Amino acid sequence: MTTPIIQIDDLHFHYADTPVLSDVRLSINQGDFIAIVGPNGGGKTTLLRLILGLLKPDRGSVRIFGKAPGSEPARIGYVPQHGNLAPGFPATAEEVVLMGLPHGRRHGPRFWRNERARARDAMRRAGVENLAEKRLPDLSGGQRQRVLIARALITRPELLLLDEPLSNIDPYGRQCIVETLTGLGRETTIVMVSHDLGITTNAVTGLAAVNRYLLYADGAYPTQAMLELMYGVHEVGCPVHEHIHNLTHPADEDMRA
Ligand SMILES: Nc1ncnc2c1ncn2[C@@H]1O[C@H](COP(=O)(O)OP(=O)(O)OP(=O)(O)O)[C@@H](O)[C@H]1O
Repeated sequence: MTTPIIQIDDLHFHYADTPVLSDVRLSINQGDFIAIVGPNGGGKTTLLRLILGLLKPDRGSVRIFGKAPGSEPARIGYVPQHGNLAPGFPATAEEVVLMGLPHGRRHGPRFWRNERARARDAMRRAGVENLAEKRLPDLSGGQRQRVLIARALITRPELLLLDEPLSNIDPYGRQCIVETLTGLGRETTIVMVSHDLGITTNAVTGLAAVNRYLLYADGAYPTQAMLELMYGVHEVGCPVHEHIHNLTHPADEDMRA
């Protein structure tokens, strides 16, 4: 049996006196493209930070590649929420992508050539190779986001974590980003926090709804229990319910129990 890329068991986490995540379980396998969805403040970013090892669980366990989080940083790419560069930062796209390399590498012309080749490869995979010389302030929001994805891809990570990469991007830009991600292929496992369920429908292999608790479903459509977890009880008979009312997941039974 292959080791899951991410295995989370019985995870509990709180900040000060605010419980944020309770009894969270999730297993993600190689090649999965998982969207983490849920309301503001539901705990999505906190969950990514636990996966990255930036936070420690109160209880339960998180294993990444079968090891403790933080053990294999080079195998993980991370695109943080809102990027961590001001849109006016006067660097070129290529310079931003090079920032994704680990610090402390040796310098010299040969290393510089190799590193630039890696940056070009990451930009090609993110579909922004033609923007290498452009400065960040001269790019659209969607192009900037794909440059940040290229920065995360420069180490050729096996696991790519993205926090809201589609927010504040127009529909065409969102479509380009989703196509960029699906184009990475099965060797890159993707976990993406997203508010936008519609645009990811053809891409994701599974949905994790997070609002303190987590419910998972294969495919792109949330179950009724997931909708209730995220947004409370919804009006019966709305079209989305009619579409999904026959879908069930073992976790639904847990929620009803
Ligand atoms: N550093 C912190 N200290 C204390 N509380 C925090 C901290 N970071 C987040 N929180 C709280 O934890 C809860 C979950 O926050 P989190 O950012 O994980 O939610 P989210 O689902 O990512 O929200 P959003 O969709 O708005 O980004 C919220 O109530 C938030 O106010």
